[in-house]
Amino acid sequence: MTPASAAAHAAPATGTILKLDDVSLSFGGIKAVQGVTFDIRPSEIRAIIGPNGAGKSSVLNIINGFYRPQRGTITFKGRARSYMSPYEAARGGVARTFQNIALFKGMTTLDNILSGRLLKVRSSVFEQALQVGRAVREELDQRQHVERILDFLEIEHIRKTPVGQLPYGLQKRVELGRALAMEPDLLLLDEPMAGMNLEEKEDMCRFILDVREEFGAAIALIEHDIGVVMDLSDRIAVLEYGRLIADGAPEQVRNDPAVIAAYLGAKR
Ligand SMILES: Nc1ncnc2c1ncn2[C@@H]1O[C@H](COP(=O)(O)OP(=O)(O)OP(=O)(O)O)[C@@H](O)[C@H]1O
Repeated sequence: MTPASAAAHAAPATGTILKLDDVSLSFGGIKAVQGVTFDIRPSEIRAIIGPNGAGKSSVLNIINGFYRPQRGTITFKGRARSYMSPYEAARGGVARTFQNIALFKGMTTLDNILSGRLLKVRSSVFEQALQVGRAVREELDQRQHVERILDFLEIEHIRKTPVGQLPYGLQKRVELGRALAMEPDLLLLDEPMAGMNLEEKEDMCRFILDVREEFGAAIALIEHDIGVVMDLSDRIAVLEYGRLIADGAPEQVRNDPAVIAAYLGAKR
């Protein structure tokens, strides 16, 4: 992130970049999220865990504006609202990857990552078509950002490869690259390691830690691999049937009787 854009995205000095207060979301009779209150601090790695159907993806979908909760408050960078639209979230610096990879499979790695920069384009279509002034500077700027991401994620060698031809682990990495192209302050990762082998998981762990170091983004991630979650996270929120049943540092959550019961229950 450039110093200028970092300043534009700067989180308030309140100690939280995002807070959900008593947020609830239902689909007909299904209570997906029930009175959840939790926060995310700047540059923190925050895991959200829980058994299948616990409401984890719904919480991410509320944060990036895909779902509109029926109750509660979302405070992002100091501004409280009952709903954050996808546009507001993206403009404000929330980026997201998905459980099932959502890339343009026929497009190259480079073009997929460039697509993450669309919101950053200021020049008009005419300026771009004529390749004048602002459009030329912008194009250079976009390319520089993308080059930095390709280098950071060690995927320069596949820049020209259509992503549909890449192995799964690399597709996940390209998806992370596209999210990083948005210069996020808050990065939402929905099962970033699902379906990966051990080596790919280790790589992804390293990249997640490096994203925080190099880009300064807060990261909220959903992950089923508890070992990975314990190693990576600063704090862990645990959901069960849409409710927050525990929240705290890994060692605190690991020994929480409600969490142990939820997981044993899930395995029964
Ligand atoms: N768009 C939707 N329409 C109807 N029900 C939904 C919708 N999205 C989620 N749900 C329901 O809300 C509940 C919570 O789902 P959610 O996907 O948030 O859980 P999850 O913890 O992410 O689960 P998983 O680990 O299996 O991905 C589930 O009962 C799910 O079926």
